[in-house]
Amino acid sequence: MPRLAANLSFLYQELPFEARLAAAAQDGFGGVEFLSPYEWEPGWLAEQLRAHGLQQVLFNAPAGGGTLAAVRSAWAEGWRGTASLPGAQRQFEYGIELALDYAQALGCSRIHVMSGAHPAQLAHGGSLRQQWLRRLGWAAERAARRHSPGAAPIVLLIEAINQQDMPGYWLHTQQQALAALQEIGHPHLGLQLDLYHCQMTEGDAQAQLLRGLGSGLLRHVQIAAVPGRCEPDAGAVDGPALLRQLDAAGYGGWVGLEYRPRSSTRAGLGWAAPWLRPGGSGAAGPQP
Ligand SMILES: O=C(O)C(=O)[C@H](O)CO
Ligand SMILES: [Mg+2]
Repeated sequence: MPRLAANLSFLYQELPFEARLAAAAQDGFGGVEFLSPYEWEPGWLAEQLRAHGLQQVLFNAPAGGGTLAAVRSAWAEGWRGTASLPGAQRQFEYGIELALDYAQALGCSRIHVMSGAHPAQLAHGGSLRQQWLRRLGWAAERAARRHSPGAAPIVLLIEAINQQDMPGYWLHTQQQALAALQEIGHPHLGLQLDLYHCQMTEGDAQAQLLRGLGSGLLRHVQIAAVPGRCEPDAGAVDGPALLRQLDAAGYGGWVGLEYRPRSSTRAGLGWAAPWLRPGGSGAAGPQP
């Protein structure tokens, strides 16, 4: 049965950050994900997660930067990952090591490594692809070296993002993602399938989900409606049907709710009720 994670960069925006964790636990989520943990001390975050019985299931490697201060301002400055950006080797390496530090401190085994956005004229360069693959391979090796006995292996994930929402974003199709993962062939790399982006770019999210499951590379799923990126209870992305499909395929991993609620987060959770813990109060315990 898939487990639902609240994406706190999208859900509970009506609350301050600390209160989002409490609300997610109360609403029956066992896990949370969010874009950037780097605004907070890892020890403080770990304590918050523990206090609310929540698992950190995913966060992003820095969108840009090269120092902690630069990492913290990178998203607002327009950075969208560095993995394929020319001239960003230092920022990429710094970001991966920082993300691995946070993953270890938070007991989190999935990190989304964004590929970067390019001006249109660069978007199909073969040398960019080679650079992207090399950096992903290097990062996977760094993740492998951080393995500690008893902890789940840290896996770095790549996700195709639609270019309407993120113009020039390098990785935008499932084909690109799967081909890269197969070519590198590293156990510390995997696929993050965001059904919203997938439907926006390629259509037929259900077929792409089957393809992702069949690849053996699927490590995380995210979901939102098309159109609107709100609750997937109407429109082309049928949330309950897709969760049932994951269940039927034996997927026991996490599905991040990465959408902007139409009104309050809690009022929009009805569609997800069968997959949330009745009565809430957080996860029973840590799971990989
Ligand atoms: O936009 C998304 O879908 C993501 O998952 C990124 O991590 C953040 O933009
Ligand atoms: Mg996503």
